Amino acid sequence: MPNWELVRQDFSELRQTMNGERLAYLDNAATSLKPKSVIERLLSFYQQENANVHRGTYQLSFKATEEYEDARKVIQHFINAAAAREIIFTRGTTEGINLIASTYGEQNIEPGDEIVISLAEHHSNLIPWQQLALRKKATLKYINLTSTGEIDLADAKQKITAKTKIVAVTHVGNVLGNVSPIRKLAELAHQNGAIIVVDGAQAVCHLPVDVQELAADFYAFSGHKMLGPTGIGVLYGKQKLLEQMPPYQFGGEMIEDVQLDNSKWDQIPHKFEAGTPNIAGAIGLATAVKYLEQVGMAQVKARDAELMAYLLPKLMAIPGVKIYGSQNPQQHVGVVSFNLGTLHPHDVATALDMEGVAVRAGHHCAEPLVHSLGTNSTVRASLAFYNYQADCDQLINAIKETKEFFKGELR
Ligand SMILES: Cc1ncc(COP(=O)(O)O)c(CNc2co[nH]c2=O)c1O
Repeated sequence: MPNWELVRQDFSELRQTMNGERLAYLDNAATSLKPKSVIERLLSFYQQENANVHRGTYQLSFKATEEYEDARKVIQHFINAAAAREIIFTRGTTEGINLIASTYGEQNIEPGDEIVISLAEHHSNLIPWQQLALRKKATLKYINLTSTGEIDLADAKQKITAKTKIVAVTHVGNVLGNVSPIRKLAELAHQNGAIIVVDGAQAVCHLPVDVQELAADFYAFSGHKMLGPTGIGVLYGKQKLLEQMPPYQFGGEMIEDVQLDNSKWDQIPHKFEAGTPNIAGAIGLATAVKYLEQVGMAQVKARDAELMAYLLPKLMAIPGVKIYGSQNPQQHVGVVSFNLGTLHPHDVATALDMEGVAVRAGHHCAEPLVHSLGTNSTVRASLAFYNYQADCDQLINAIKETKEFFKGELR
């Protein structure tokens, strides 16, 4: 088991104070912190290795190209993709899902077809499908959730039919933290001739991900949520699907031959990587993956569970705290959303910030889900393996102080 105190020392951002208090960073679902190794790798690339990739005819460019393509292989092995060419570098989860909707979706959705998503989706895995359905006069259907926030498989079996062309679901929810039964949903999709798109944004930094085991046709995630830099993400796609899809964007890098009246496209993955890619971002992301592999994803998963098992009962024990979703810590991977009586979540988050505790307040870009919980917004604390029990205690104490501060208003 890693020495978690030593692990924390890799994250310099944790060593600062905020409003005179030690920083307890509990907004990891929004973006993760970056270990020293990632920051140093970005610096060394720009100091020593920076050159454009694929077209240069000099050593620096060959080296940059080798590093960029090696990063692709690192990601391939991290999620157990069958081939490196199935790894497309994007800006993040949002772009990856939009890429599928704009290519595979435009190519395959016809009037009357059905697209099935869940009520737990982040807007990035909801609006692309909603707008595609509107453009194509197709039908968008939502799989209901159980009372504890899990995907209702019985409802999924009703909603996924022979009319279904695309199923798109989150692997881990960013509001309630439930893990979706991806393999079972993939089987339902495939039995009905549909594909499954998985939003992995909140999973890749908490769980071991095996896209072949999940039977995912596409799997999208963001580097910045898994210790990597912003502006880099990954779209995994099955080779046979990627090869049949038209390009997402047009320009340099993605062509084989350009004539005056038409052009031929490069092979995958470069067909989907128009223009100069985020070279440093990809290399930084690969460094983040190597860090996670050094800690161990099984150890990360266990640490997340240990911290949530410590935090949730203490949260539930505070009179006036309403927990959304399950009351079982094992159902909360990384995140717990709550409210404090009738206080506005923004007021609560501001008060917590005064105590050095960084959490998120709002609808978390999941408005249909949050509204289905009977509220417009929540406070959300989200953990990572580099947090520790003292962060949880600081949150609990800050909530109690917030209750005391607002006691005249608290009902
Ligand atoms: C489940 C899920 N899908 C997609 C996205 C979009 O990722 P991006 O393209 O990197 O922005 C997020 C970001 N979630 C959040 C961003 O800030 N707070 C959040 O909960 C997410 O949580």
